[in-house]
Amino acid sequence: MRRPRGQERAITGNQQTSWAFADVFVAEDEALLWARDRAYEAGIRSVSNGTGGALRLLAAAVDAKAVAEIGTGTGVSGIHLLHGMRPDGVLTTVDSDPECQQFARQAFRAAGFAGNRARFIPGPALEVLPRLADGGYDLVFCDGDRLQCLDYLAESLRLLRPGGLVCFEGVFADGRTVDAALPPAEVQHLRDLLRAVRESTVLVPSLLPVGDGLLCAVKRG
Ligand SMILES: C[S@@+](CC[C@H](N)C(=O)[O-])C[C@H]1O[C@@H](n2cnc3c(N)ncnc32)[C@H](O)[C@@H]1O
Repeated sequence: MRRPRGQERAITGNQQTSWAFADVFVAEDEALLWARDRAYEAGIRSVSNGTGGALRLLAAAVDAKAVAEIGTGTGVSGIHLLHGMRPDGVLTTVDSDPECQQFARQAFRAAGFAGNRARFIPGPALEVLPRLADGGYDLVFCDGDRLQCLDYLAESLRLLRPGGLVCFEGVFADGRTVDAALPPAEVQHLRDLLRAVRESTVLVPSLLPVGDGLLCAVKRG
């Protein structure tokens, strides 16, 4: 039988078990579990363990000193990012809901991060991001409004230094990005985002199958 190649490769039951194992490979501490509980109560979807682990790894890989996050939530992704960043690194995190950010502030403190490691900016992302410095960030993590993902991409390209990394959470949209014949607007926007990132001449992309899909791309130097 011909060996399967590339896109033809079958996904087996064993692989699903392995992926479930991978998703909990990086253990989460009490502060993360507390932030997850607050997110659950507020009806907010936080990143999975596996996505959190990938964010830590990526922040460490780019030796991140400055990270911008769109969508603080109750702080789950922020704690993972802070764990991967340099010890003197600062996370700038934006959310339109200041109450969520209060939970995130408590969670960061419970996780052992000093107050000066995070800058909380309340407000709509597309009003806040233009105020952040050009080329001032090593990593931009986008987990806000999916309808705005193409605007986040444009802002991220401006905010990132050469060699910096942009990541988008939730690009699988629970399987709808690949499956839905007549997709809702948010899925159509995610498809446009995937195409724009894949076809960009200034980005080196990869789509990581962790959590609900983590689209990552390095801005060429
Ligand atoms: C999926 S949650 C973020 C979860 C968080 N990253 C985590 O893993 O803990 C999305 C967040 O984006 C915020 N949000 C939605 N639309 C926004 C916008 N236009 N500007 C800023 N924040 C927005 C919501 O208030 C919500 O807290």
